[in-house]
Amino acid sequence: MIGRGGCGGFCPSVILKLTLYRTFAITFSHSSYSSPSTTIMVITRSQALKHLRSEKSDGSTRAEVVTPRIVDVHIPTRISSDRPPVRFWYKNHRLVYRRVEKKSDSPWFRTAEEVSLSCLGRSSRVLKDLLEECRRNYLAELQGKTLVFEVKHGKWEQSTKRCRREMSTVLFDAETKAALLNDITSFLDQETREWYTKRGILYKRGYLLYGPPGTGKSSLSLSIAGHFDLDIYILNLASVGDGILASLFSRLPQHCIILLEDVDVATQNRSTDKEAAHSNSSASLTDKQAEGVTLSGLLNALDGVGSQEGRLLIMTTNYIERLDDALIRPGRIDQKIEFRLADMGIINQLFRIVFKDGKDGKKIERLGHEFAGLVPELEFSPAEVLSLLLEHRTSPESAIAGVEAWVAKVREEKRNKLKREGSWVHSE
Ligand SMILES: Nc1ncnc2c1ncn2[C@@H]1O[C@H](COP(=O)(O)OP(=O)(O)OP(=O)(O)O)[C@@H](O)[C@H]1O
Repeated sequence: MIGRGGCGGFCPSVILKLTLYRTFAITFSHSSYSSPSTTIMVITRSQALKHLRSEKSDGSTRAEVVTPRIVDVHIPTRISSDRPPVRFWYKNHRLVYRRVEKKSDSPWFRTAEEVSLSCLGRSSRVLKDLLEECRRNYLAELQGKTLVFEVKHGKWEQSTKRCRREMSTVLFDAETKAALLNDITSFLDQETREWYTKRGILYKRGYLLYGPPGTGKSSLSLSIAGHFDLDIYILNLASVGDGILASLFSRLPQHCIILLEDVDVATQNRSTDKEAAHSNSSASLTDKQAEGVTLSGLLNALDGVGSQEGRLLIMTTNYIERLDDALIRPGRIDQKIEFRLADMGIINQLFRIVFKDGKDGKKIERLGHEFAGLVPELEFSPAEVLSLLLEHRTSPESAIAGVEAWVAKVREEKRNKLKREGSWVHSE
């Protein structure tokens, strides 16, 4: 919103107001008062800024840019004070930045902040230029990055900005991968959205990735986020209770990936579910919270009114057999993808990924075949094979020489683990 203020017509000022919610902030920081090149750091997750980033730097537009983001934008400028109202120079204009707390009309946030940028003069050009520069820097910062959100203190918080992981580096059946990418591409198409809306069908899609630990389920999820330029919200169900889960789902933006890890936890809590239904005591609620979500809590969150349309749900589990049918029925889960232990092809490809920078491509190819012939197929996860390769990352020959001892060592470790678990079960 751009308004006019001023002092009796002699010194008109232009004010640009953005209403940001309390968790969002625009802060200004600089390393020292005397520094000629200080920085403004704009940190915002506000949808109020969405118009600023409706266009990508390559000129194309994002279908619906409503994803809250945290942005760190650095603009060289001179700041004359670091206490609000902050006065600073930008393009030979003296701008003023103010932050006022206001009561919010939003049901989700109790307090809002009104942030204003103002300057003396009749034109708002300089203010728009500043925001445009923020937008450009913001988009440049996000180039090639995936924003990852996790839960902290019961709220979504951006945890990292990860470099995009190339889809080609996640190894699994090529046909399945191509079909999955096509499916997601088609789902995200604007026409598909309209198709769903016209027919009154909820516009969302769910995928279940299942298989042993270390086979690439999380890697694929992050890679999908990068490939489709979506933010990813990662939730481990063991760490939250039903109440928080519902609220977290209601706060998801419209276009994002929600990754629910280890969903079998919810099915394990089924008995807790029934017990809780018979008890209203606050003590039982506290227990429930500590034990993670219940199945009905999860189903409610997935289907609830607060559950955003347009979101892509990915669930992962190591134990598909433990999942309740209701959780993975069509409509909740549209595709199930199995991840397996490493076969010869994957072992070979991992070898080439690790050593591909070497000069002699033909030699690496030959050694890759040799290595894949030595590692037993479908016994170790890609993560395990990768750990062996990384131990020898400077020498492909030493990786090959180390295979036999490594196989024996890992087998021994697994046997011991099984024995420990067996004795634990007996002593129960
Ligand atoms: N199929 C794969 N292709 C490429 N790398 C893989 C693959 N599987 C595992 N890795 C590597 O192993 C590590 C662990 O993989 P990841 O976390 O994706 O496995 P996961 O199946 O999600 O495991 P968990 O079930 O324990 O969560 C990552 O560093 C990843 O690069």
